[in-house]
Amino acid sequence: MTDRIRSWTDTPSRPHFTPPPGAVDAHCHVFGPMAQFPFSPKAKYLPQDAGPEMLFALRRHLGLSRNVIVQASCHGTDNAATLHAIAVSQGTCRGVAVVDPAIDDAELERLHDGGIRGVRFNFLKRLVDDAPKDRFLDVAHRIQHLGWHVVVYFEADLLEEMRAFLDAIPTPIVIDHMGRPDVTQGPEGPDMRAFRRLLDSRPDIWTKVTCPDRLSTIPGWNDFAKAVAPLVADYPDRVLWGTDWPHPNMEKSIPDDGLITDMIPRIAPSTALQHKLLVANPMRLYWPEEN
Ligand SMILES: O=C(O)c1cc(C(=O)O)oc(=O)c1
Repeated sequence: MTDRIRSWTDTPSRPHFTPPPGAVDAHCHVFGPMAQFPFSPKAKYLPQDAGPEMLFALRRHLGLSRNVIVQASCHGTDNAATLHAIAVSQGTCRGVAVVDPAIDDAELERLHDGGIRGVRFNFLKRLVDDAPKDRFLDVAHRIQHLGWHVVVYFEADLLEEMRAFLDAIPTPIVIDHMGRPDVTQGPEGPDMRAFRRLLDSRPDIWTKVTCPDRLSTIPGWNDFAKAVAPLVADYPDRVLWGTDWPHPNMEKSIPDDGLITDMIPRIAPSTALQHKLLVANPMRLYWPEEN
């Protein structure tokens, strides 16, 4: 690997939208700092440092209160950077880990004590070398007693193939970025219809209505807003929102976090929906003891 890449801006615009008190950014990452937390030898990208202080500065700028830090693929199965960010957050962060399926129960307990509340299974070939479904299922059974959930990242063309695996997961499931539908097809397009069938198949599948910058094909992201708003309206208790900062792999088209935050009222137009999306739902999943 050559130069370390930068996929975020230091000067995001200030959003017009004011998030409600206690709003959670339920999908973001930290990168390094590398000197303290080296990247995985298997990492598919080598980013510049984007540690917790930068994340907290962005959070203040956007008017958000808490973060759920999702272990980024560049850190492999060593969750030290994520745990560090949670540890210095004074209770304002929780996390989702990526684990080696051979992990033992004592290590899972240690992750729980460090603020981890879920494991992520990543099926994107450009991000990971392998995704062993049988071993992932074993992990899913072993985290059940901790009250954790499973976060799954896959692309729309894999959805049908994923169904048997998802059906067998015994914990709640959160789908990253809606399984990356083609939003240009619109809210009634085949990708969104297939995704709704998945959500309808069991009541404990949640999704992150995230990443207009990744999924939209047009400036202004109208296709994303149009395709996603009906999903938020129809599944208001099972949706989560996040910035996706520091936007892994988006170095060629760095998104503005202010504009990402301004997508919220476009997909969740009422204050009631905004409160569910930003406060009630993520709190139920990540800080259940406060409910
Ligand atoms: O689409 C991506 O490139 C991407 C990568 C990662 C990661 O590297 O963990 O996480 C995401 O949520 C999205």
